[in-house]
This record gives sequence, C-alpha cells and structure tokens, in this order.
Amino acid sequence: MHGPPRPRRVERSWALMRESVAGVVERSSAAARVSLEQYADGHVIRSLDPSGDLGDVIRAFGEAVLRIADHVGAGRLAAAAVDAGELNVQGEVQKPLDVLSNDVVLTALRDVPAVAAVVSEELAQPQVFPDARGPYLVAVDPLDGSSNLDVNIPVGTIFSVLRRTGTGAEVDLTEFLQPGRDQVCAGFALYGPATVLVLATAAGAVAFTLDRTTGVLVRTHPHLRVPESASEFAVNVSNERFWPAPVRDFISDCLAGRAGPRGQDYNMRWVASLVAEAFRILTRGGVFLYPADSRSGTRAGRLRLLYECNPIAFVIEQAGGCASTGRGRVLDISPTALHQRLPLVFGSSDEVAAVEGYHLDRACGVRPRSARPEFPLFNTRTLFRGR
Ligand SMILES: O=P(O)(O)OC[C@H]1O[C@](O)(COP(=O)(O)O)[C@@H](O)[C@@H]1O
Ligand SMILES: [Mg+2]
Ligand SMILES: [Mg+2]
Repeated sequence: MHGPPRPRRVERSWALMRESVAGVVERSSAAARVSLEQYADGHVIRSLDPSGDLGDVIRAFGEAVLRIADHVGAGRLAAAAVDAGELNVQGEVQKPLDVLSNDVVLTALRDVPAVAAVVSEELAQPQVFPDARGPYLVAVDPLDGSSNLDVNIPVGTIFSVLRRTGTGAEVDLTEFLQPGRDQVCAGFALYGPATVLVLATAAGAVAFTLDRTTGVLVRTHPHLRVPESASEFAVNVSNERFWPAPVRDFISDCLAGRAGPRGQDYNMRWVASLVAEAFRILTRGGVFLYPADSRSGTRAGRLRLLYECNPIAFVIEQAGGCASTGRGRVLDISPTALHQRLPLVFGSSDEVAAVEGYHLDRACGVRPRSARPEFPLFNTRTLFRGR
C-alpha cells in the first residue's frame, strides 16, 4: 500500500459507513431482487414470446453490456484505448472501442439462434447469420457517444429488436425498414458512474443496475415514467444559427423564462451523449432536441433512425413520454434506408407537444411567438448577447 497509513479512527468510521450503506442496499432490495436473467425468463417476456426466443435476445444483450462496461470502465488502461483511425459507414472516425463493442455485440448475438441478422452503426452492410435462423432482426449502435470517451463522459449501447417480416432462408434487407412502432423490444445501456440497462417492450419500460459486487444486472426501476411536464431542455446551442425557425422560436421562448410565452424559467443540460440525456429525461423529465439543421451533414438530422431514434423513441413512449421529429411521431416513420438520419425531439409529453406546436405555427404562417412585440428576443438579441 502507498502513502502513510490512515489513522485507526478514520478506518473505523469508513468501515461503519460501508456496513450501514450495505445494510440499506440489502434491506431495500431484498424484497424483490429480480435479475435481468430472471426478467428475461419471466412472465412479462414470455407473454410476448412464449418460445423463449425474445428472452434469449435480451440475455445476449445483458452479456454484451457487461463486457462493454468492463472495457469502457478501464478507460485509458484498456488495451483498446488508442485511436483506430478508420472511418465507419458514416464517415466518422472509429474509436477502437467502437470496433470492439461491435465485435462484442455480434459475438453475443451470433450465439443466439433467434437472431437472423444485425444492422450496426459500425457496419456498411448488415451481418446476416447463416441460414437466417431465427425470427428476430437487431439494429444496434454498439457504442454511442464514443467521441466522449477521451474525456470520461458516459457512453452507451442502443438497440432495437424487430420481428422478421419475411419467411425465407435469405433475409431481405428491406425487412429492416419497418416503422419503429413495430419494435418488439428496444433499450439502451448507459455506462456512467453506474452501469444501467433500460429495456422496453409493449409491457412498459424497466431498468436494471449493475451490482458490481456480484456482476449481476438487478432490476432497480420496475416502472419508468417520464414526468408529463418539466422545465429543462437539452440541445446543442452552438448550432443555433443552423436551426430551423420553429426550433429557434421554441428555445428562444424557453430562454425568456417566466416572463416569456412559456411562462416558466428553464434549466439547460447538454451532455452530448444521447443515452445520458435519455436516462435523465426518463428519471426527471425534460425535452431533448437534435433538429435537422442547415449544415451539410445534418440536413436530414444527426441521429440515425433505426438504431438511435427508434429505440430511444420506443423506450420513451413506453415510459409515457413522446418522441417526434417536430412534425410527427418518430415511431410512425417508414424508413427508406438502413443508416437514415432523422430530426429527434423527445421527452415530457407537454414539452414535445409544445415543440410540435411551434412547427405547426410556422407551417400555418402564424406569427412566431418569440417575434410578438411583447417578447422581442430575436433580431434585437441572440441567445447569449444583450440579455
Ligand atoms: O456533438 P454533438 O453535435 O453535440 O452531438 C451529440 C450527439 O451525438 C451523439 O454523440 C451520437 O454520435 P455518435 O453516434 O457518432 O457517437 C449522441 O450521443 C449525442 O446526442
Ligand atoms: Mg451513435
Ligand atoms: Mg456508435
């Protein structure tokens, strides 16, 4: 051991604190300690798929998440911490952990006969398993937000499970192009201070937290509910000048606070990590916006429909929130391409409805709220000047 020994009194109080924390955790969780394994085998998942196939897919994601959590948690100590420098299908630099996480997910799913094929952010073409064995298709972003790794900000894995629409031994890639409302299951892992796996099915949204003492994902959030209203927004404000007018109107009016048209003071958060924003909104509400903007790479939006927007939208809706493009429900979009991008707005239903209202106002030629004489936010001042 390095450094001077701690005084005995300090050691004793640390030991007491550890014991009392362990006692609280044990008492509070002893009543219904449900592991991901048990949940995957339990009546909720069996009622959706009595064959056990869906349970197998969920268990495979559980295993992949534990492995990826280990790699992410090792930070700079991980063998894969040095840049790979390759470009993925989106033309973005692949981090070694992107590649490794993709391998981990594919390896876990390859062992599950229920999965016929996988679309991944890291693969230009889907991975089709031999004989197109099972009834399920998976779309996955193995490691979302990986540009945050160097600065130790939470990242995650996002996934969507679809039922095959074809019956042949060959998977037709158009089978992936289903509207998100047809997802059987979707979820995401958040590798943060705690590793959390959020899972949604038609039966609702639940979350599991990794118990590091046993290596087991334990259900900690049996009924996730997004509060209907909240006064917190998340958006990358540095893109303000590229935003479409309704988004500028909406954020401008939020910034006007209590005296403005929205009638309340707002707080802002931007982690630049979709999974972290989604989990925050699942637990305390708010609204997230990544609109389409006028920059060349983001005219159709920044986030990918099949493995970012759809699974997050499904989780949020199953938890009672809403997800929209600003003009309509995300889960009703019929995809046209595997790596298609989309504008994404999700969160508390009141806030998402408000964003849609701003889009409708502009579409109907209604005078934007922020330009009304009593709220002269734009033209006279920008978001950060002259306030
Ligand atoms: O850096 P920006 O433009 O603020 O974008 C942040 C967004 O991009 C993401 O990091 C996704 O990017 P990747 O899929 O390339 O990792 C989201 O998690 C986050 O919401
Ligand atoms: Mg991503
Ligand atoms: Mg990724």
